[in-house]
Amino acid sequence: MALTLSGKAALVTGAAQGLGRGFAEILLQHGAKVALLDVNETAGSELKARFDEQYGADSTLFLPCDVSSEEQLTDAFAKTFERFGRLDIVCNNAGIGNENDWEKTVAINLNAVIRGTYLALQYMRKENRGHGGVIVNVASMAGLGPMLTNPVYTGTKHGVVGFSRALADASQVCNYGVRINILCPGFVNTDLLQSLTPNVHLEDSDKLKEEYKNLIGVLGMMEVQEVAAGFLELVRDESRNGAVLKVNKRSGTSFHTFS
Ligand SMILES: NC(=O)C1=CN([C@@H]2O[C@H](COP(=O)(O)OP(=O)(O)OC[C@H]3O[C@@H](n4cnc5c(N)ncnc54)[C@H](O)[C@@H]3O)[C@@H](O)[C@H]2O)C=CC1
Ligand SMILES: CCCCCC(=O)/C=C/C=C\C=C\C=C\[C@@H](O)[C@@H](O)CCCC(=O)O
Repeated sequence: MALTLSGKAALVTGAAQGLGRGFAEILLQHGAKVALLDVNETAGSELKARFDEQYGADSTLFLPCDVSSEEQLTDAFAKTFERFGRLDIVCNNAGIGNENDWEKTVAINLNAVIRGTYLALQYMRKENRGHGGVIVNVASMAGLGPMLTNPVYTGTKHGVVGFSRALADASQVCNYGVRINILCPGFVNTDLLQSLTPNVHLEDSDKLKEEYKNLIGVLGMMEVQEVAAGFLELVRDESRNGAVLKVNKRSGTSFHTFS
């Protein structure tokens, strides 16, 4: 059974560029309205103007938002619900890879995903007069195995996988009518990969840099659109709850199974 996106309301964090922009665009292409949340006000406003031309001004709402701020994220969800009158799809996507300011990385990559998931449940749960819905939390292949160059990032993504799978089971048992799925991409050609800085907590040996290059060589590099297709599958396939979808250049798209 495939979810019809026409008339549905979505919220995407980190939507101003990269994967979040790709997820927002594919939702718009399938008829959904999308709230674009991002800390980068310039990029977010520019993208909103571009989407206005392509999809009409009523199709998107740009909300400047630092997802690590409880007040800002809570307010952005409320403004989204007020504008669209419903909330059916949420993508907790915003993420960074700073191993030096690792507490900021945990705040954005894990804490904000937890808060964004609970906020989504609040608006979607059927016993809260919600319509049900689907939440896609963006982890990484580094959420399924270690990425030795980025141990904190790896930890946050493992946290996203574990938290989301547990909540998917709880939602099923409690009949919330909300599906929670996890997207685990490999390397994607976005600004995130350009932002990497040496890890001051590790003797950043040439060996680590070599390992990183080897991993990219093994897994390959994707473009945003290849991952956005996998995202849409997790949104639309109403049989999927607690699903972990891996997408990488080398082995394509597959659902991860846990022993
Ligand atoms: N690029 C890659 O190779 C992969 C990326 N991912 C994950 O995909 C997600 C998106 O990453 P990319 O698109 O590659 O990164 P990106 O850096 O291109 O885009 C991230 C977006 O999030 C926004 N953002 C950052 N911190 C924020 C905050 N505190 N509040 C609100 N917005 C914030 C940025 O302004 C930017 O627009 C992240 O969770 C990342 O960990 C997962 C696997 C691979
Ligand atoms: C900030 C740096 C990260 C940039 C974005 C990102 O998340 C890239 C991730 C790319 C690849 C990670 C691969 C991890 C591989 C191993 O840990 C492997 O054991 C995972 C195996 C998963 C499986 O069982 O298929």
